[in-house]
Amino acid sequence: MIITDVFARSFRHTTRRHSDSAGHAHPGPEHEVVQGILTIRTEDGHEGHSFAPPEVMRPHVLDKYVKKVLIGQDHRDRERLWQDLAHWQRGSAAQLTDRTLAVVDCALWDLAGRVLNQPVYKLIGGYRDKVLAYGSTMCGDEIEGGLATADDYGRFAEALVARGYKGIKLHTWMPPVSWAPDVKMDLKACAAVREAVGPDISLMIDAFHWYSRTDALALGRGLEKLGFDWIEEPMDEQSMSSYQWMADQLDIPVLGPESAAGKHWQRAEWVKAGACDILRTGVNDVGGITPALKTMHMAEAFGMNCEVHGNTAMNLQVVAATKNCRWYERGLLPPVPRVRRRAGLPEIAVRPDGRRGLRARARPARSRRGHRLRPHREQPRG
Ligand SMILES: O=C(O)[C@H](O)[C@@H](O)[C@@H](O)C(=O)NO
Ligand SMILES: [Mg+2]
Repeated sequence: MIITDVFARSFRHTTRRHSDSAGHAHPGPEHEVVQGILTIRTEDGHEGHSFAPPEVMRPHVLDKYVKKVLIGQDHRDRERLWQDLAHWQRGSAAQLTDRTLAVVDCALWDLAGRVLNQPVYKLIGGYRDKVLAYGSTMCGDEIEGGLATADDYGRFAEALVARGYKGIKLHTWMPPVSWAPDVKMDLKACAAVREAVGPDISLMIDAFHWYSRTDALALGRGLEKLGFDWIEEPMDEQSMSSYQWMADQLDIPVLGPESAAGKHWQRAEWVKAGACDILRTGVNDVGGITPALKTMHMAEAFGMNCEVHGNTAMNLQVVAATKNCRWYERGLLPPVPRVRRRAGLPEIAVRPDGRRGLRARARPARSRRGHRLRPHREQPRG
C-alpha cells in the first residue's frame, strides 16, 4: 500500500527516571516528561507507530527528509526506504540522525505487522518466543537505599536472583557521582555481587565509558578473577584501536560497540580489527530494526554472538528473530522497595500477538490517574 502521510504527536507522562549527561538513568522524584510518537499512514488508513524523543521527529526533519523519501512509496519497501534515508544523512548537516532512521524504520515494521496482523519477529522470521533476560542495574549513585556502596550492589543482586534473574549486569559509579570513576570501587562492587550470588549466575559490567587503557586493563584483569562474562564500554568507543589493544591482552570477552557511530559498517570494522569478542547492536544505536538485523547476521557469519542493547519491543523483536544473542537486556533497574515480585524466571515472552505490545504502546500513555492524555499533533505542513 502507498504511504500517504507521516506525522508526529507528542504526549506527556510522569516518570521517576532521570537521565544524566552520559544518558544514564537514575531514580528521582516523579516528574513530567514529553514523549514523541511517529505515525506512518497508508492510503487505506493502516498506520504504523513508533516512539522516540520529540526532537527526533521535529517538523524540519520530517518535512525536509522523511516525508520526501516515504510519501508516495510502497510501505513494504523498507530496505530501499532505509537506504534512501541513510544516504541523505551525509548531506543533512547532521540533522538526519540514526535515531530518526530508527523511529521511521520501526514505524514501518510496525505498519507491516499491523497490515498482516503478525508480530514483527514473525515477519522477520521467528527464531524463538522466549528469551532469558538479564537484570541491567542503574548506575551507582549516592542515594540512601540506592546503589551507593558495594554492599548495596550485593544486596540488590541477591534481590534480582530471588526474582529469577540468571544474569546481572552492573552499571557502576560514574559522574555525576562526586568521587567516580574509580576502578577499585568498581571491582569492590563486582566482588560483592559475585560473593552474594555465587558462581552460577552470569555477571557482566558496563563501566565508566572514558577510562584510560591502563585503567580499563586493570578493571578487566580484576573481572577475570571474578569470572565475569564480559566487560562493556570501559573506554571511549571512538577509539577502536584501544579496544583492539585491550582485547589482545584480556581473556574476559570484550563486548561492543554500543555507542560508536557507523551502524553495521563500523561494527564490521570492529570484528575485522579484533576489537571485540561479542558484538553489540541496538535498534536505537544503528538506525532501526533493519540495520540491527544486518549486524546480527554479520556477527553470525563470524561465529560471534551479538548482544542487543536495551529494552523496548523493537529490540525484543530482533532478539526473538535471531539465534546469536543470549540475552534480552532488562533495565535499567534500581533497587526500589516497591518492586512487584513476578513469579518464575524473568523471561521476556514475545507474546503471540507481539504487535499488540506495540499497539498498546502506540496509544498515548495514560496518566497515573488512568485517563487518556491529550495528545497534541504537530499540524502536518503543506
Ligand atoms: O539509558 C540507557 O540506555 C543507558 O544509559 C545505556 O547506556 C545503558 O542501557 C547501557 O549501556 N546498556 O548496555
Ligand atoms: Mg551498555
